[in-house]
Amino acid sequence: MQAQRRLRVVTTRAAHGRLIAHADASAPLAFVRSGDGLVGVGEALRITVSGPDRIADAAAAWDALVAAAEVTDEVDAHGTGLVAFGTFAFADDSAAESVLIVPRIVLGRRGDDAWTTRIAVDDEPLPEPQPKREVDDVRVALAPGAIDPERYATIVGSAVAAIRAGELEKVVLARDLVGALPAGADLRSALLGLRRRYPDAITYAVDGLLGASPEMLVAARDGRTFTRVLAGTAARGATPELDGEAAEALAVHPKDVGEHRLAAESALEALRPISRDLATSGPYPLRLPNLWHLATDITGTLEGSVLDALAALHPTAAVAGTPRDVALARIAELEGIDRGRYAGPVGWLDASGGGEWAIALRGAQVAPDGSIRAFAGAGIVADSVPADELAETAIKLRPIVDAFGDPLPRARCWSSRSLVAFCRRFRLSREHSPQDPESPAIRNQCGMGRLRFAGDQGWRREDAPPTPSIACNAQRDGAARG
Ligand SMILES: C=C(O[C@H]1C=CC=C(C(=O)O)[C@@H]1O)C(=O)O
Repeated sequence: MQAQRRLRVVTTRAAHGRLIAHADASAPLAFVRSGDGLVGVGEALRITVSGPDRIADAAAAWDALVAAAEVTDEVDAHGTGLVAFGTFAFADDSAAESVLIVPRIVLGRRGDDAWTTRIAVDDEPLPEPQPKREVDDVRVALAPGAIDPERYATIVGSAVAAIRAGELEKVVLARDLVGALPAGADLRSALLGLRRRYPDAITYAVDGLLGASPEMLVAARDGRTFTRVLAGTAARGATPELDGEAAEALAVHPKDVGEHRLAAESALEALRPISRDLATSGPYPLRLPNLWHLATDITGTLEGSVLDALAALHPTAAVAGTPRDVALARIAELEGIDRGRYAGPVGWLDASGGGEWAIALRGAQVAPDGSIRAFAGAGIVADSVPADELAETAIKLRPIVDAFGDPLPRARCWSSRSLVAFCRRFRLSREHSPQDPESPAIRNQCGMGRLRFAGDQGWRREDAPPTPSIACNAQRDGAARG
């Protein structure tokens, strides 16, 4: 048996600029929301687990590490002292490793508190923070993977048939996109792009898994927990009026309300045995930059650690289905590929049993050789329509497609030549119709809104009557800059 490693941990006050820019370029560790959160640099130690007991096994190894650690903490805030970042595979039989990673350095910020934690193993000296490196702008287009749009529509149809036959109530089916980066590419540009476009989502990165999740599986601090359950989705409306109508319709739509109820009930049922004072608020429409979700917030008092809550909650009906076991078997059969860490818990934990864990959605796994796999799914119920679910997954894939395709748009206004080059790069052409959910929209850099290719009408603003080539006109006229 390996001897227990002894960690020395020192947290001191500090001041940081943008947290994510401090992360390792090719192996970023991050859990940041609205400017607050943690970024890890380097790796002091890694706990690797797998199988059905992966969360419990990680908890046991973490407890042993905590018991042997010497911690000096002059800040004493949520996220100071000894912390580890973690990601767990979705399925019990996944080939993907689940890991807890203790960084060498942690930079943290919460409100007015900002700190640096330095971590040394055994008798090593405490590490010194390094100056941050310029972020390289990395770009890659993602293409359909093992479950292409056609196959996705087919498996959604099969799931609807199984649900109507009474085999189960709900199943969440996902599809994938793939791409390739050079090995060792700077992943921070994708992270910065996600943070900039989705500042209220949780920008996460652990062991090559990165994304911007809107769904907090559990946040635990001093025994109090917060869980946000999301299920039920609608596209944003093109005008404020249409947007309001979309949110109102979502809140009463029987399919979405039913789908949401199953997800919220599954979370409550999982939390009940380990919580006191459970209280819910919702469902309510939660606005994200690219879509509306139905949300329910659950608070409670936890008996145990944040990992106990994860073990109880994962996988909720927001990412698996109801009944859970039947849904998991259907997912394995219909998707037919390993989800890896997609839809598993991703987050961080501390020495007192607290931490914050999101569901790994709206993201991708980047392997050490640079290959990328992104997933997005949708909850399927009896009256789901395959084309609608396919369109929903296209909207959910947009954050990660944009993060890799156009991470940090620098030009404030594109020339018509660069717009044409962009269209070529993403294979946007007159073959793409606005009905095609695979056709990405172009964000106009001239502040004129989102453009979509509208067949014979050319590029048009989503919220305006047909106006061919508006981006090129705006550039020529020098109009609407900024
Ligand atoms: C499974 C995903 O989203 C879940 C979370 C919010 C809304 C969902 C829905 O409306 O289907 C899904 O349950 C995903 O983004 O891949």
